[in-house]
Amino acid sequence: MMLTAIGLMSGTSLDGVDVALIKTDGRRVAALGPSGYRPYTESERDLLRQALAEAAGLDRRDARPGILAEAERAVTIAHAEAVAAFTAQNRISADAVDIVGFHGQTVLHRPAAKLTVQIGDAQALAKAIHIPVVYDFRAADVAAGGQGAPFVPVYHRALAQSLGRDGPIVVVNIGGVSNITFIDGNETLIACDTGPGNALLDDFMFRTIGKPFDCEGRLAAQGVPDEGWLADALQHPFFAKPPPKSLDRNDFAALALGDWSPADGAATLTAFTARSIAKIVPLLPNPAHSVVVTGGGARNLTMMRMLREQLAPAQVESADALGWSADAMEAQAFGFLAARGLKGLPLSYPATTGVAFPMTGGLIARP
Ligand SMILES: Nc1ncnc2c1ncn2[C@@H]1O[C@H](COP(=O)(O)OP(=O)(O)OP(=O)(O)O)[C@@H](O)[C@H]1O
Ligand SMILES: CC(=O)N[C@H]1[C@@H]2OC[C@@H](O2)[C@@H](O)[C@@H]1O[C@H](C)C(=O)O
Repeated sequence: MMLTAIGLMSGTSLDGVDVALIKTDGRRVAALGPSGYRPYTESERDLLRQALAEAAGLDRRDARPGILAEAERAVTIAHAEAVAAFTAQNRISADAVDIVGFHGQTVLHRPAAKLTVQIGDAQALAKAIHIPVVYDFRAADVAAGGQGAPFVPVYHRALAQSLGRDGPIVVVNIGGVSNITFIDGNETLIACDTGPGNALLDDFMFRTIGKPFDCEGRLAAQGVPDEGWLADALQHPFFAKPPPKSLDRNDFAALALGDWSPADGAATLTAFTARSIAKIVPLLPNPAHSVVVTGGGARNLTMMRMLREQLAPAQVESADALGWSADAMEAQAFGFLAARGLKGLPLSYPATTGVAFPMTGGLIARP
């Protein structure tokens, strides 16, 4: 049975809540509906940054010490507002939506310690929006010894199957952290995080010129990458590890940066993301025929240029060019995953998160 699902994603970039409608039975995408976005206010973003710092000391996924309780309330309210605005704008009644997929906000990801923490109160959200909510997508995978991320690969596969293109296809998602899905036409999915996405660059932009991100990569386009720094940084042992593997948003935050001008710093950190994505290529079974770039990084034209240089001769296109939505893809994915969760279909696989066998997951909160 086809379900009408709303997916909600608040990613590691801490920029806001993405919302998207999808009709799916959890295997096939029957239709993609409208999408929306509810940005975090400056003070919410600030609260989330503090929550991330506070979460570094967590040893249980349900503990909410200090500022985390307040941050969780803010995340829940922002998501409830996002759904209310989205349904009102698109004239969708709560009764017409079967399920909501609520990722929450990751504040800590330490799979080696069997810990991944997403804040957001699903029960309170379900009551506020009057729709059942599937949540805690990553918990079962991590408890079973998996990486708990990435989770969008099953959705990438469903989209790629409808393209009817020659494989292999690699989907690159450049959010706060970057991840890839390798799809070669058969059922085997390979996926992993590849390294930094926009988070290091965003943090650098914020610290140096007070801007949240490098719009269209314009600042990076004016700078020169620091080759010496890049050569060192790319020696980080994470890049040589074969998939599956995953990262916390702040795993690279402790890297000592150079004494760069804003433009050179932006160019260097953009190149760091593009080159670390290219480092995964020799670790995949075959070279990709086409590479589809999604996530906010697809809007960074300097990032796209660098990726094309790094990944040639593969054809590198943005998701939007294929009629997919770079902005809405993760929210759609969590709508799709909610439908899979409800139907007891696997969310993750040995070659996506390293679990021993395909894993189902997600809990349900009813209004
Ligand atoms: N017009 C733009 N030009 C350049 N960069 C952009 C633009 N729009 C968004 N971005 C970048 O994309 C980021 C947001 O990306 P996205 O929404 O994919 O992140 P996310 O949902 O937090 O992702 P994830 O959960 O995958 O880490 C912004 O923080 C910014 O760095
Ligand atoms: C733990 C966590 O929230 N990880 C995010 C993060 O942002 C990108 C990358 O790191 C990916 O592993 C994941 O998000 C996407 C949506 C995923 O699970 O596929």
